[in-house]
Amino acid sequence: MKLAVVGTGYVGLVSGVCFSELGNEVICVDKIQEKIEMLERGEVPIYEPGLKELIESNRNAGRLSFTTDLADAVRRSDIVILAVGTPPLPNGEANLSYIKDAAKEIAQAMNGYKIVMTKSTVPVGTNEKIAAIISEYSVHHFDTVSVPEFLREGSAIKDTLNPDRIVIGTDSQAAAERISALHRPLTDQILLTDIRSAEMIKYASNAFLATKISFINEIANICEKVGADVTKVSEGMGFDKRIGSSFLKAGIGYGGSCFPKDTQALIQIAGHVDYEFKLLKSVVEVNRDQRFNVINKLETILGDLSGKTIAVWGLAFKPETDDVRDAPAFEIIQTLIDKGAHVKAYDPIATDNFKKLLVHPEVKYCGSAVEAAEQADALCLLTEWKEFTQFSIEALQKLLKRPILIDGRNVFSEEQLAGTPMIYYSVGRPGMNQGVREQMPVLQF
Ligand SMILES: NC(=O)C1=CN([C@@H]2O[C@H](COP(=O)(O)OP(=O)(O)OC[C@H]3O[C@@H](n4cnc5c(N)ncnc54)[C@H](O)[C@@H]3O)[C@@H](O)[C@H]2O)C=CC1
Ligand SMILES: O=C(O)[C@H]1O[C@H](OP(=O)(O)OP(=O)(O)OC[C@H]2O[C@@H](n3ccc(=O)[nH]c3=O)[C@H](O)[C@@H]2O)[C@H](O)[C@@H](O)[C@@H]1O
Repeated sequence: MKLAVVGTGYVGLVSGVCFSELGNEVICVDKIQEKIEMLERGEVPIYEPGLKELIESNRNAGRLSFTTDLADAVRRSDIVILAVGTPPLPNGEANLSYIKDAAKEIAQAMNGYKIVMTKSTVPVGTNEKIAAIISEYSVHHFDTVSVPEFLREGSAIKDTLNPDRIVIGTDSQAAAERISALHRPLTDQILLTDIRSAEMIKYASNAFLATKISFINEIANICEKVGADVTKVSEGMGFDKRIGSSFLKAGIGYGGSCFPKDTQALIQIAGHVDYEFKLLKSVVEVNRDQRFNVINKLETILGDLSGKTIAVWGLAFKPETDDVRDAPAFEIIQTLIDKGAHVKAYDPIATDNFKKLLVHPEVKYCGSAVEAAEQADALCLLTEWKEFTQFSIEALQKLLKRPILIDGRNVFSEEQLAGTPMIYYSVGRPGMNQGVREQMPVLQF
């Protein structure tokens, strides 16, 4: 099949490349000339494991190309995939201006029947708006299909080529068959549904995953007070197939370009139909507070942070990506600065992107984990990059001025800490200092 993908962010680029890998002819379009020029030179504007190689092999096979000419790409394709951004507006609602503009451009370029398939995450009713815009600007017949995207950054190619399910929302039987055929090489787990339900499935899925994270973070906070270990608690819960073991890792809360934005957007979607989504509002509130536990723990050990040097390992919102959108590290570092601390920060990949968000005289960006930790009063680990999780505690303790480690991702074990003088605070695992379990609190009934 011949596909045009509009928008070469994470979703557009990864899905375009993967559809090309399946043997389709794919033209990826972006209005940012610089991005397209990079891609044409064989460079990749985002860090995603395996993506560069896949782009190269598909370009060499002649199935994948890049352009800024949306109209030409649309004319040469049967299926047009919308993968532009839907960033949050200040009130939390999704900004649909990129979607609307792209729909109009697609309509104006149409030279015959097209299927317009939306992969962007859009509020319920948006695909109907897209159809209305296309009808206004084109005389040609078309069908709209909602195919929400479920890939994760850092494992985007694996997720796209091995999806748990494909959701196809449309009111056209012919389009449903065509889009099912496009996805069938990936999975048999295809759910055909109406457009509004497909749009809702995406928000409900992200909101549910965010709920799991905030739930386990609250359990972790209680574990700290009652002397239980949250990693054991989530392991014990996860064996129950009805609960499942994934997304039960306690930490500093979720970040990234999607959970924070999509939870807020769903609260707004509910609000527009006079429904207060109380549970999701709490999920967001818990997540907002969770990151500041790192600061509370630092203050418990060090007291006033003014004049102290705090090392930060990890700026990306998760490992294996250079994405820093809504990364908890931003607010944590900002708070450290506000409290008068000096910050030495390091990330293996995301530093350049983070610098676009925060340049401050009190923040020194370092070229290595060692440089960041050297002579710091304490170290905060905020992203579980492999490089950090493999670091020896003995070596780390020698680098730091004071052996204090706040592990926001629970990456070190009691065994690794055993016999070291490290003062260690993690999330929901009280009493791990020096690898020796401290006496548990006496519980009052
Ligand atoms: N980033 C992720 O991991 C996931 C994102 N999503 C959703 O997919 C959508 C896209 O997300 P990202 O890929 O992160 O977006 P992004 O914001 O990184 O990239 C969007 C791209 O679209 C381009 N664009 C905008 N209007 C255009 C137009 N008229 N013509 C050509 N190009 C245009 C922009 O220049 C930009 O390069 C969002 O709705 C997001 O919620 C869904 C699942 C995963
Ligand atoms: O809509 C989207 O854009 C995507 O959002 C998430 O993917 P992503 O944000 O790339 O990454 P996740 O692996 O889900 O992690 C999100 C955040 O949750 C945190 N997290 C995740 C899992 C966990 O157990 N605990 C936890 O704190 C991560 O550290 C990270 O900050 C979803 O997992 C994807 O299915 C979805 O397509």
